[in-house]
Amino acid sequence: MEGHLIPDPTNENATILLMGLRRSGKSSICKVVFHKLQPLDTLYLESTSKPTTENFRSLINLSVIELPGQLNFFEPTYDHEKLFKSIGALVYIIDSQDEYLNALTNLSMIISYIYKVNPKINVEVLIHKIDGLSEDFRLDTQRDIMQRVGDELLDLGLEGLQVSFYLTSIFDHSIYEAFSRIIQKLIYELPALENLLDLLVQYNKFEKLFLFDVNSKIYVATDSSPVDIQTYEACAEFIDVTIDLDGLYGDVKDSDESKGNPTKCISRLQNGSVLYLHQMIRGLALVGLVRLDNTDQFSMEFKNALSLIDFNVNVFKKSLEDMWKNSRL
Ligand SMILES: Nc1nc2c(ncn2[C@@H]2O[C@H](COP(=O)(O)OP(=O)(O)OP(=O)(O)O)[C@@H](O)[C@H]2O)c(=O)[nH]1
Repeated sequence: MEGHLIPDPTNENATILLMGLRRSGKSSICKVVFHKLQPLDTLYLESTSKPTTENFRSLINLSVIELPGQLNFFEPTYDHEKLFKSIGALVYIIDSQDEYLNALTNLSMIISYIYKVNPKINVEVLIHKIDGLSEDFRLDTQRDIMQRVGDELLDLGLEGLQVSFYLTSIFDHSIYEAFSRIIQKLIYELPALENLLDLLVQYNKFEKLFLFDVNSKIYVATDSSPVDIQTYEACAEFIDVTIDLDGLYGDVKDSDESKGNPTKCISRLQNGSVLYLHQMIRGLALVGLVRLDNTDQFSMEFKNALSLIDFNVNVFKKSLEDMWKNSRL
């Protein structure tokens, strides 16, 4: 079970450790996000009894390690120190529909230990299963958990440690949004990517742009404007439509992109905006919403605007290829 401390430009692997009490939802999250399991089918998942590691290839290579809730990882036979030293992010899952005080005690015990061996780690807390809570109760629960964790860190003298909180459920897009933000923190090149995306937005009338991992629908980068969940949903669903239309899935998976033409797809929405998709490197696709007002899609004006976008997106793709080639030598 080896990984690397992240971000580190010389390493290609990022390791995420999923922890939480039994039945908090660790396996379900993994299966839904990375294996496309339907959320309702997680009802039949068996309890995990051994640590599991899964590897995914995306913009960065990602290892996701799940430690079962029942495991006492502080017992002497388990080499937890080596494990904790090697990870980039600890994702701790709290079942918000259950009594969570035990989970918070468990979390602070883990944090106090992990901080000693890996002080640079990102601690990410998922306040999970929020689909069962009312809107008001979600915010109250979040406030309460943040307050208690903050107090605990203060008591431990760890107030400098970065802990982020996310409200999540496998029944909506919140889990993808959370994982997108968690994984982005592990990408060393993120600021450069965001700058390039901002330039594309600026020069091509894009309203929003995402660099998506096609398999998981996690976005590994986006431009600096705020993410609106409806735009995210429209773009994520457009990937599925494109896959259905022309077998993008196979192409993207196999491609080391130099072979053949990349997949491209556009779709005009009723409000005049256009959804735009262009296949990138390493199983990624650039997907965005672009406003091309008052132009008939068969007009010369529309075609010219699209050609310009294609040209600029190809420049972006080339920059991405160069960036990855150079940084992974
Ligand atoms: N309502 C709701 N239920 C969820 C959600 N995520 C997971 N569950 C349910 O929670 C239960 C436990 O999920 P698991 O993924 O098996 O939990 P685990 O943390 O892997 O459990 P162990 O393997 O025992 O450590 C399952 O019945 C899931 O269907 C969610 O977002 N909302």
